[in-house]
Amino acid sequence: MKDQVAVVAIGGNSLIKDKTKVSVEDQYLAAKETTFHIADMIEAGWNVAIGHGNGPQVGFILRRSEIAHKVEGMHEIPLDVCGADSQGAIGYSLTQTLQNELRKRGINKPVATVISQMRVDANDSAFQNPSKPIGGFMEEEEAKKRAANLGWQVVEDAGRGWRRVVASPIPQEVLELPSIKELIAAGHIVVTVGGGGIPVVMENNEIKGVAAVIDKDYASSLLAREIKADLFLISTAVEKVALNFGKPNEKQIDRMTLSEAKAYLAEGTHFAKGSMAPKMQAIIWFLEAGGKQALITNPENIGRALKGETGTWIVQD
Ligand SMILES: Nc1ncnc2c1ncn2[C@@H]1O[C@H](COP(=O)(O)OP(=O)(O)O)[C@@H](O)[C@H]1O
Ligand SMILES: NC(=O)OP(=O)(O)O
Repeated sequence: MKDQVAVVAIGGNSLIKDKTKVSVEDQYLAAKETTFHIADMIEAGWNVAIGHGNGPQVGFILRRSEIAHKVEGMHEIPLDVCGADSQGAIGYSLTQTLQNELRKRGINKPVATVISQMRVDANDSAFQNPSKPIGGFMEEEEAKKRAANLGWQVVEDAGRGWRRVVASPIPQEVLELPSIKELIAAGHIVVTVGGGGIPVVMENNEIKGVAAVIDKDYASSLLAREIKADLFLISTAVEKVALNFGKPNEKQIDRMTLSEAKAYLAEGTHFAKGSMAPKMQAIIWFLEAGGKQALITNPENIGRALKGETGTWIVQD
């Protein structure tokens, strides 16, 4: 099974284990646990490009900048630069933990993070309708207070609490794609399109950062389409996707076809908006562009799922 390439998308929330007491050490341990399972894939012969989220992390960076500005008058950090910071820090921990794990196993594969910009459409309606949750979770009362006092836009995030939201335009083009392709073709493990890529627009033929956070599943799907990946794997907190999620008649699914996935998504009741729905949409785009297969499962079940023992597989009709 040589030369098969998988794009693996890792959720930003899954890189924070303890949601009540966030620390750098905790995030490092979460990265270590995730890359341990990615090392299993590499050991089994997969070439891997890793995309990751940054929702919580980019929100923390932005908030630190706002507080430092308020308390000490320090310069504020624009959201695109916060995104770049998060790519660097998360890329650092994913790269280092994977390098350590591969070394331990005697696997000689280079790993590198490619800081990447994602072109978006300056006229994307998402700029008028912020929808991407960032930072930590709040009680409703606190969220509404911050909305009133600080001008935040806030939403209830998939039953998990309230969060601040920012614009999340659709990714159009990975600007560093030629370099990423070269590295993958040369057998490097690449961490890229972190946090969905740093959002940029073209203005008078110049690249310019914009205030947004791109959905990493959409961005990883675009990368998977561009490099014609053999597998698009979304690693998240659930072993399998369910129909009627959270309802008494919930049913976990082992396998669905592209047509079934589209029909279930269109029904609007199975996959929660802002969590599973964008993942299914990202997979639908991948399969519609000719991708063979996609898989959703949690990090600890990646190995078993690749053997066909668990996870939810989404395949061509
Ligand atoms: N139909 C569904 N089947 C399984 N999980 C679902 C479904 N709908 C919503 N979810 C929720 O979506 C979550 C994954 O979304 P999210 O936490 O946003 O992902 P990540 O941060 O890993 O990208 C799961 O942990 C689960 O709580
Ligand atoms: N950028 C992004 O999609 O982050 P999350 O995975 O944390 O939502």
